[in-house]
Amino acid sequence: MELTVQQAERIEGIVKAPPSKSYTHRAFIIAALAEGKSIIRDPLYSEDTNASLDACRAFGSEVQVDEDDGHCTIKGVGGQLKTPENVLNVKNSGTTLRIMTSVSALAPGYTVLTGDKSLRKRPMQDLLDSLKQLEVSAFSTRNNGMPPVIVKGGFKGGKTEIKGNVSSQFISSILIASPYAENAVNLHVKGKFISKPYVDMTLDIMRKFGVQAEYERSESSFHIEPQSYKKRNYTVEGDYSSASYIIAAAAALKSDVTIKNLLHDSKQGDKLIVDIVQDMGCDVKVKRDEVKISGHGKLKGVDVDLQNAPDLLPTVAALGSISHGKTRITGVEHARYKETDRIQTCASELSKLGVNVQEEKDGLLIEGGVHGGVVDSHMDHRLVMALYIIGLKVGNVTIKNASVYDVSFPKFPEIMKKLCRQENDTKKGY
Ligand SMILES: O=C(O)C1=C[C@@H](OP(=O)(O)O)[C@@H](O)[C@H](O)C1
Ligand SMILES: C=C(OP(=O)(O)O)C(=O)O
Repeated sequence: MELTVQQAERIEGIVKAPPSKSYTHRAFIIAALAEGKSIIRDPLYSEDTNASLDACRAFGSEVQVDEDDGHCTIKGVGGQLKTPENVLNVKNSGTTLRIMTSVSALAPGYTVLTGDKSLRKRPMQDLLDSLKQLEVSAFSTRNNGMPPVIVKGGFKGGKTEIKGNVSSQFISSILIASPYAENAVNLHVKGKFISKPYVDMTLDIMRKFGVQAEYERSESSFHIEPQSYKKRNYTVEGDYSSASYIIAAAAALKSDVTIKNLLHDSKQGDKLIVDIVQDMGCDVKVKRDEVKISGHGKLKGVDVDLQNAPDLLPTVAALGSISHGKTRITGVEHARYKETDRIQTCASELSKLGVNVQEEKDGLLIEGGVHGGVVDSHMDHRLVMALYIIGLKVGNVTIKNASVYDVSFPKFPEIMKKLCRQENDTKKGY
């Protein structure tokens, strides 16, 4: 699918942020491990989170989606997982792949995990090595540390270490499966620890499902005793990463937009987007569970470290392109290991729109100034949504391979169309 985005004059209205992708994955998987029936309210149904739900079914959980309000009832297996009958194809979802790799060690027999072309390039070796120290036998079939991955059932536990500079999902993965290891698990994260808020989210939801996990923050060490998750009624909060596109559009244009369902005290690192657009000169008011943006359409470049919020890279790169002056994004080398090498794909697509952009090892240097043109998402959902924002600002941006927003934010075009006001309001959004 190809999408041409036209200029919008204003953006205004009240919307509810879509549910958090990260919390939805975790809620589905932890409820599937718990004993008894959990109810997950307001979960995200998207390509990625559906991959987690399918994997939960494959391990023997019973899943029912309510047709009226969409809540999900999951009858968990109480730590007694079934061996999947087939290879688990988790499509484009890195979170599912990583978390389910450790979970697979709780099922007897062998589990094979794979995914689409992009997923088969996502690094796994550090996780496989760390699991080995816990006497889990897991390896890449291609011997390059990438999927397909084979995991043999059996999770002894003990002491393990892992590097913290590639993906926090490795750490979340070990933590989530650890309560069902035969012995206690001690996990130490070595060196730079990126994307830390995602691990805080993991601990947060593990504790809400009744598990005790110790975290010695200053030492980057975790300790989990054998125990089990309890069934729960759990409501998924709104997603700051998805909301970042609405916030960015509102900051880029004249606007009056209220986004509900965004918690002020959220553990999500991507709530940094609020500070970023404020630094760029946009007026934002934050309440307990909503964010209100009053944009005047003029932004200035900023310096920003995205170590803890890598998924904001495309959004901030788009904002930098439509701002006056320079934007420098640092700390985010790990964005190279996502659906695409996002440092490289952002640089290549922005330069097609006339942006003066320089690729750095751990980020981007952007000089504001952009025009319309034809770009490609490289099948990366976050690139589609970020490039769309530029289209709303400058008009005539055609995005190839645009349908992949379904991976994280299926209602993205619908919500943007609802909010955007064109000059004569005949064409909305695109
Ligand atoms: O645990 C999670 O839910 C996620 C962790 C982050 O990955 P890294 O830890 O690999 O940076 C993030 O980019 C991804 O979209 C979701
Ligand atoms: C990197 C992402 O997700 P995942 O790692 O789950 O594929 C993302 O949503 O931007």
